[in-house]
Amino acid sequence: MKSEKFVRKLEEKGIMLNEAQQKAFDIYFKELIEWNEKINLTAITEEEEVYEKHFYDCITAAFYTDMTQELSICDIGAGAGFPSIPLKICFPHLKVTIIDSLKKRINFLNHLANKLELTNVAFYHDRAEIAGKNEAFREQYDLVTARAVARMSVLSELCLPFVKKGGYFIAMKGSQAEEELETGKAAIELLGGEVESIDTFTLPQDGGERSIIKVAKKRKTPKKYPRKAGLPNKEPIE
Ligand SMILES: C[S@@+](CC[C@H](N)C(=O)[O-])C[C@H]1O[C@@H](n2cnc3c(N)ncnc32)[C@H](O)[C@@H]1O
Repeated sequence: MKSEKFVRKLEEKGIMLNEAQQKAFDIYFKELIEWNEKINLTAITEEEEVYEKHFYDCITAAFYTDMTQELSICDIGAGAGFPSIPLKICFPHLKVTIIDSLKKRINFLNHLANKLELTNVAFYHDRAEIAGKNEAFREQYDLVTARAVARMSVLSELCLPFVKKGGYFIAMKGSQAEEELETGKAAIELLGGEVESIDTFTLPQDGGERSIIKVAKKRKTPKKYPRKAGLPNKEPIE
């Protein structure tokens, strides 16, 4: 997807990017490619693919959740900033926190945030299992997002502890969403969530299937969760 088409496709969804925002995506692309030569950030490097499979794909989260409000977002395992940095560029009033267990990616994010002059962003090098026990993060966020981090049963344990009661966990998934949801239901329920919706669509050019699972946080997460680092993946709640 060329950058002009990216802008047009977002316009169709009511998301208008001004010149500064378009420039920000251009800088993001260039920095991503430059840093990707030194540290592993993404396998997708061709410009049109980055615009569609990273930037546009990330912003689809805003097609199903109103991001025009002043919301605090925690993005678990954001890697090179996906999905929260593209969302932040589109909706500058969002308060964004990223937690990722890879220090080099956090270094990239700090550099990028300086380049883009982003405000109200904070990046932490930590595992979600550890940060999720910390009162400074636990049940503090209106929205918690995750894309390509773990399957739903595991991901729920990594993400739901961060969501405040009344907030939402948004899981951005590929074509396996329904099956993942089936095995993830027990974890969602146990951790205080309730599936509110699942929206399935295809990317405009590439045609790849995507699903956005939206989980409402109805009850507090039991103190026991998240369990110690590595355990959610090793022994998923299923
Ligand atoms: C495949 S990448 C996906 C990155 C990004 N969300 C995206 O959509 O491109 C997964 C990221 O999750 C991070 N990660 C995996 N497990 C984690 C955990 N338990 N706590 C924090 N970060 C984690 C990894 O360091 C990595 O950057």
